[in-house]
Amino acid sequence: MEAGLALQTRAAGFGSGRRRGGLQSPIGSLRVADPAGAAVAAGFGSGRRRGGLQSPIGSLRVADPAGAAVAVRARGSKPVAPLRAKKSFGGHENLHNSVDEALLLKRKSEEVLFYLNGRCIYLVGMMGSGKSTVGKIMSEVLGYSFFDSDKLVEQAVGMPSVAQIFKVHSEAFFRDNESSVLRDLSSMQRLVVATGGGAVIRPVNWKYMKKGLSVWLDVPLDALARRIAKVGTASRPLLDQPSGDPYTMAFSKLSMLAEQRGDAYANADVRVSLEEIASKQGHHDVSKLTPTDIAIEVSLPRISFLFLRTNYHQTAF
Ligand SMILES: Nc1ncnc2c1ncn2[C@@H]1O[C@H](COP(=O)(O)OP(=O)(O)OP(=O)(O)O)[C@@H](O)[C@H]1O
Ligand SMILES: O=C(O)C1=C[C@@H](O)[C@@H](O)[C@H](O)C1
Repeated sequence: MEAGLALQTRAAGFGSGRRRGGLQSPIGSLRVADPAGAAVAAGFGSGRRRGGLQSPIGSLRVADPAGAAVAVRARGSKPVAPLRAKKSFGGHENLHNSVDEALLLKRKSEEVLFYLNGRCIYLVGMMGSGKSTVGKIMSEVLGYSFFDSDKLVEQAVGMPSVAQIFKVHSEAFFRDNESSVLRDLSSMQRLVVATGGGAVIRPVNWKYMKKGLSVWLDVPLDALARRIAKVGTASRPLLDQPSGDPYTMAFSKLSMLAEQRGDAYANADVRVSLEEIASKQGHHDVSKLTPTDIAIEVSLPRISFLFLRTNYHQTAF
């Protein structure tokens, strides 16, 4: 597998002026460069490093923490197109129920942008809670870059999957690298980060995530187990079992993890409860919620009021 990210600049249309040249993070591994236009390929993990200080896990190189938005996606992956259906979510053919819903999301996110003032959004939640799915939609409407911290760890370590990192090294090794990735990301701006499901268990990770807005996607365990059983557990080493019914196995492991993690997710600035959204919609069925329904909740202007207060507490929406 080729290590590296394909980076592409985009019109930001928001925030402070563009800086050319680029700054480097203390450790360097991700290079988001050239706000002026040219796409830049960055060395990440093993091989293909171009400049930048090297960290134990790779090199995060930040070109423009305060300036232009850049679209960053794994080489070869397709851009996210929020107005088009790519998958079926809980019976929905579309990510959005309607064009109106998509426009509502756009409007809400514009309001939130003002209050975010460049700060990153960190999505936290259990495996399968939709951090990547919702995060990509959020980044698209905000004009932010999207990162999946699990993928950054894979690239930094130079291995194709988290499962392999757990197997060849250890969970502790993965966690150390996860913390390094979060530390690096915390020096950047205008990112939506889908964090690993277990990132919440290390207090130091909260130190990094508190530089931005942390949002907990709180999804009932039953819904999580259904989603995970649908795609299989092979990519999720903490859930993978050699045998047994995938739903039952996923449910029992997730319940155990949820218990172990206790209130760790509740450290997030904002809790987005799918049960509460479904109940607001009057159907009480979280599987009917599209990722856009959830992204709208993340974008509610009420969230922005948090930034108007110096001391704020977690708010459930
Ligand atoms: N609102 C939704 N309704 C139904 N399925 C969903 C919804 N959001 C995400 N999914 C599906 O659930 C699965 C997990 O989603 P996703 O990868 O976004 O979660 P995640 O929190 O990033 O997971 P992980 O931390 O394990 O990487 C995917 O198969 C995705 O298509
Ligand atoms: O909940 C967890 O501990 C994990 C979640 C995934 O995102 C990966 O970070 C890894 O599989 C561990």
